[in-house]
Amino acid sequence: MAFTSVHKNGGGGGVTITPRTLLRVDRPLSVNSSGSAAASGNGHKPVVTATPAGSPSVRPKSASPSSTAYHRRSSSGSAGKNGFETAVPNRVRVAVRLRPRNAEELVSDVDFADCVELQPELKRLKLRKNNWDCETYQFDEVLTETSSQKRVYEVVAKPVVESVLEGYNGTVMAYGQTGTGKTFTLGRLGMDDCSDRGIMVRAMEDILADILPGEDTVTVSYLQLYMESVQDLLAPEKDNIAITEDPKTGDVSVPGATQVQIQDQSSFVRLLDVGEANRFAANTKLNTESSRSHAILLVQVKKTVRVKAGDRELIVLNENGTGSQLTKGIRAPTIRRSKLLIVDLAGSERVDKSGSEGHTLEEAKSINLSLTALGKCINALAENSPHVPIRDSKLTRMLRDSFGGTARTSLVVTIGPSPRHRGETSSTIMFGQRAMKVENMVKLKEEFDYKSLCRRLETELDRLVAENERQIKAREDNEDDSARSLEEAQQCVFEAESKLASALEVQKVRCQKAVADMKQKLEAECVLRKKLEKEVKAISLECETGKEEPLEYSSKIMGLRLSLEKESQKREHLEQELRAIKSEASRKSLNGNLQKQSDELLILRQRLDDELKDRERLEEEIRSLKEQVSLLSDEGDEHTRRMMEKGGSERSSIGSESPGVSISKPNHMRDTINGQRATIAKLFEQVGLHKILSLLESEDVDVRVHAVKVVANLAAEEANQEKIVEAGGLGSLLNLLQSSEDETIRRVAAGAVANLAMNETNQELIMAQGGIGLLARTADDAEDPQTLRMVAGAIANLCGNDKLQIKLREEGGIRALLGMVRSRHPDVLAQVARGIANFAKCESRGAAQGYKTGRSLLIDDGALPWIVANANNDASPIRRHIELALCHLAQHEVNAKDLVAGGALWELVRISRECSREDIRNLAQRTLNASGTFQSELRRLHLVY
Ligand SMILES: Nc1ncnc2c1ncn2[C@@H]1O[C@H](COP(=O)(O)OP(=O)(O)OP(=O)(O)O)[C@@H](O)[C@H]1O
Repeated sequence: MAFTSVHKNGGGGGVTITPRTLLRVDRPLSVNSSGSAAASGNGHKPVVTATPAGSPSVRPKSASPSSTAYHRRSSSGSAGKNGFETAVPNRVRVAVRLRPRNAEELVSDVDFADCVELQPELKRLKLRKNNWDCETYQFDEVLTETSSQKRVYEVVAKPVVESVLEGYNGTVMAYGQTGTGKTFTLGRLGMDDCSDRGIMVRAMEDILADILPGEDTVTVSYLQLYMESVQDLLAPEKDNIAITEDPKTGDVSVPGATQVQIQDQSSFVRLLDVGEANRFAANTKLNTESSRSHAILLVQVKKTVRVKAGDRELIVLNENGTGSQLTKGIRAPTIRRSKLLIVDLAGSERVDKSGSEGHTLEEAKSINLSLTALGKCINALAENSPHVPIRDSKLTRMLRDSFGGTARTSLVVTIGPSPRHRGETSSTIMFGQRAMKVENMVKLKEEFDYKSLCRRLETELDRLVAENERQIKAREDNEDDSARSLEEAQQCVFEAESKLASALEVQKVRCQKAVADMKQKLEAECVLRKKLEKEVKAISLECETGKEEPLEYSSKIMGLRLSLEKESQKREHLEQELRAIKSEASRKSLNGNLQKQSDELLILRQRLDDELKDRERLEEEIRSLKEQVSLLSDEGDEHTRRMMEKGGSERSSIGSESPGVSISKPNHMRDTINGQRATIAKLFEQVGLHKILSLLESEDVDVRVHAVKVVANLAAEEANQEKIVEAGGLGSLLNLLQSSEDETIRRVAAGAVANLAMNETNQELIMAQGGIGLLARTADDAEDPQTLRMVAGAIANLCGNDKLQIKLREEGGIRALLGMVRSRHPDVLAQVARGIANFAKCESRGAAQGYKTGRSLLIDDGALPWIVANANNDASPIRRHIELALCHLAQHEVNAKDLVAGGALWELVRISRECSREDIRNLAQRTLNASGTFQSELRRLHLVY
């Protein structure tokens, strides 16, 4: 009978599988023959260490373990829970499971007892050799024919599954004669009856229940080893897949196998169904669906270790053992990559019993060879043989980690009850017995999750960068806010300061106004007081002239004077207080003194009211006095006015050639003036010159006007002139010329200076004090003919001084004099003509005495044309002065040519013939006769003189 290999479940399922290749790196320990673990891996891979404070870290493996006393050791089993890394011995656990009699056995072996007797409580198995002899074997678990699938799972596989979930590799393997229930134990899907579910399905249930979806992963590969070829049960087209071993770690992997990530139990069951369908099976005498391949379910679990509060904190160490600044404080992620192998071995069989032949025979031989190889390895491991023939078959290579490796391994050996197969059963039992002697060095498959750490660090870095950017932005926003707030605050301060400044300014203006008002009132009071004083003085003067009743007024005036002095004292006191207020206001801040100043102002106002009342009283008295002396006062004023308008000098005359204002007065006026002068002379004596002169500097312009008039009248008297000059009157008059804005004052002052200038000594003083310059400036500025008349009169007087000729001319006296002819007023022109005549007379005198040699300065300054033009002026005062001047100029031969050229010769001839004054007419005749130039010219003109 030929055996044909068929797919065990009759073809592929309908599950679509997406192949996914996952890269896996871990660090297994190789197991030497003595069962001690040796560290594997290169010297650069990090290992997990722990700090004394309980913070595990990863250090380079090249560093000496002794370099730190805290080298973390991998935990395994109970040792793993103690936190030690060192692999610890863990014997292969072996359970024996007895399959119940099948239908055939029930029939054929009905008269025979089972070849085995199980003592599950004692975990013993008795193998009957015959009816009287048996051998007893101890197992880790003895599972009777009635043991449920659940029970089998819990005692065989569950501890291994739990170990896998803790990070250890695990292997659950079934070994036994064909048809004894290996596939039943491992691969039963239990689709119809859940209680039938085998170890594969139950293991996955527990794994899926334990992992954290989305974080942990479970992937499955399903392979079969058939005829020394690794095939992918999930992708049957993948054949002869290579088995690779990490040369450093010895870890076995099948990178070409399909890996499917399991999300749920049902998909896994469908996956198993697909794989099972792809498994080679054959119908043998012993098993209608005998597996002809070793099926290997590879479940890879990747779990992230969830660090609980208080657990050690991992820090990544650099090559030099120092922690990275970036990673300090970050809990290093640890992942555990473990794998679970569930191996459903093909059944061992005796070819003769199984009836295998042909290809099936070849399959059987291959199966037996691989199982034999496995047995040899287990024997070697069990006997601590120095050589373990792992490479004798692919099965042993695949199971390298399961026996003598780092995995926790649980083996279930399945046996049948039939005495006909005692030999195979015994062989199976012995296989299990030897396997129980194999010690693995289980090792925690925990590793540092670089990728995860990198991701976490990147995430942390991103978070820190984002946080940094957020903080920078927040800081910038804060700075903007701060700047805005500062700006707003500054604006508020500025507005507040502006308001305060405005308020202070308002208060200040009010205060200043109040002070100004007060000052104005005080000044007004002062003016009134001075007027009163002046009137009192006038009254006093009038009274003392004897024109009215002196005694009656004297007493009143005395009273008034006393009152005035009293008022003066009050005013002085008020002014002092006002100054004090101003000083106080400027010294202290205005704000703090407003109230005080207001109070002081109230007091001042009160005093001012008192002053006003006193003033009203005084005014009432003065009005009364005025009524009584009005006639006298009016007359006195009129006299003064007339006197000033007439120049104040009556005694000057052209004929006398004396310097003075040449205005003649009628006799009756002369008498009146003389009377006034007498009166003024008395006032002069009684009041005192100094007091009168002091009034020239009075702040009251009216007082100054009256005072300068009085001084001018006094100066008209030769007897007073010296006293006036000695008392500083000349200086005061010149000051008025210089500084006074009032035309009247300047006019009268010029008249006074003119009167003083009648005296030769005074003339020199006037020149010495810059008087000619002041007079010239006054002449330039003035338009009033009377002012010009006074100024011209003063200069004319100065022109009569022989010693002052040069200086007067140099300081612009002649030009000023000639400039005033613009007025065309006869009074002015008369004074100009008088000045020219005086000047010419002095020059003539100088020429006669020999100290004047040059041409006339009058001619030099351009006076000749005007002289010639006005020599025959209709106004006799002008005409006479000019005629006289021409005569004096003509007396000096050096002027003759200019006179001739200027047309003066004809005027001289006319004067010599027509002048009404005989003395002038004679002078002209003498001059014409004496001058050769004139004579020559007359001859040239055929004029006989
Ligand atoms: N414990 C058991 N209870 C009931 N039936 C069982 C038990 N064990 C095995 N059987 C049955 O025995 C038969 C053979 O079992 P199974 O195929 O699992 O044997 P096997 O060891 O896998 O054989 P092979 O090595 O040839 O594949 C099956 O029909 C199975 O249902």
